[in-house]
Amino acid sequence: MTKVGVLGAQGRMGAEVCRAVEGADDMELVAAVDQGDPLDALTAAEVVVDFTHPGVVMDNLRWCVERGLHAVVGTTGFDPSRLDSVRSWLTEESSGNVVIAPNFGIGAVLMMHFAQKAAPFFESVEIVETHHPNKADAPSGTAYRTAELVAAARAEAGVAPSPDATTSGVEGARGADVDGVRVHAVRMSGAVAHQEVVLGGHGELFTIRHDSMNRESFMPGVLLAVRRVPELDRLTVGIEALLGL
Ligand SMILES: NC(=O)C1=CN([C@@H]2O[C@H](COP(=O)(O)OP(=O)(O)OC[C@H]3O[C@@H](n4cnc5c(N)ncnc54)[C@H](O)[C@@H]3O)[C@@H](O)[C@H]2O)C=CC1
Ligand SMILES: O=C(O)C1=N[C@H](C(=O)O)C[C@H](O)C1
Repeated sequence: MTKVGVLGAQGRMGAEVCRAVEGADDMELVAAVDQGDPLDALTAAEVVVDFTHPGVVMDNLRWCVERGLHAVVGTTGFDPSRLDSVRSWLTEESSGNVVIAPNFGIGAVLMMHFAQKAAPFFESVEIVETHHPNKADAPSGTAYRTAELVAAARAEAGVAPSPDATTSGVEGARGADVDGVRVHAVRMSGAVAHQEVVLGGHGELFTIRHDSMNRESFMPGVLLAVRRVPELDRLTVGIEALLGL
């Protein structure tokens, strides 16, 4: 039985993780911690799952690493400099391993993978993500990571930047620029988590779309990461490797 602790246990995702862990035959929920609770209860765990807030996740993660606990992190906000900081903490033999994934949905991971594969074949690529209006960060971690992967694939293939003749307009109309890829964030009542990667070439548009209809959809990926994190090597970003991609 893997002993699991959950940080952010009263949140939308954290509560779902608690239910999923309690329903798994090979796991035991030993700590459910939320804002204001002492973290000490987590020392009973082998693996800590964090779904909290981009503003607090670094402190949480450092606390776990310093105690040799493995961590599975779904909280967003991990740019390259944050990932470098985490790598620098994981140098001690006594450190636990860490999985940080902007999205644990199997379909979402495949969407990112297919977007990365398709990106060099089209002149233009932009990303449109739609989320519930309670989301704190924009663009979403998934959109940010998709843009990074797409940009890296295009750079490696020597593809020119997406054409864009815009010289005037209202600020924000063209979205955010993530590594040269335009990302548009929609916040919409009724939405959960949705993303389209739109690619355009000569006389054709290719759209890769993923929809998360509920938060249960993320649980197979979270449980997979909890099972595998002890055997991984320090920091793993995304669950692509765990799925054999
Ligand atoms: N990787 C993935 O597959 C997914 C990632 N997310 C991300 O997970 C994060 C949380 O999302 P939601 O559950 O929707 O948010 P939420 O706001 O419903 O839940 C966050 C919880 O964390 C708690 N919290 C805040 N600071 C804390 C602290 N210092 N210690 C312990 N608990 C603390 C809050 O009280 C709240 O209960 C966001 O960054 C979101 O983007 C969300 C869905 C899927
Ligand atoms: O906040 C959410 O809800 C989600 N957050 C993650 C993100 O920012 O990509 C994953 C999913 O999109 C749901």
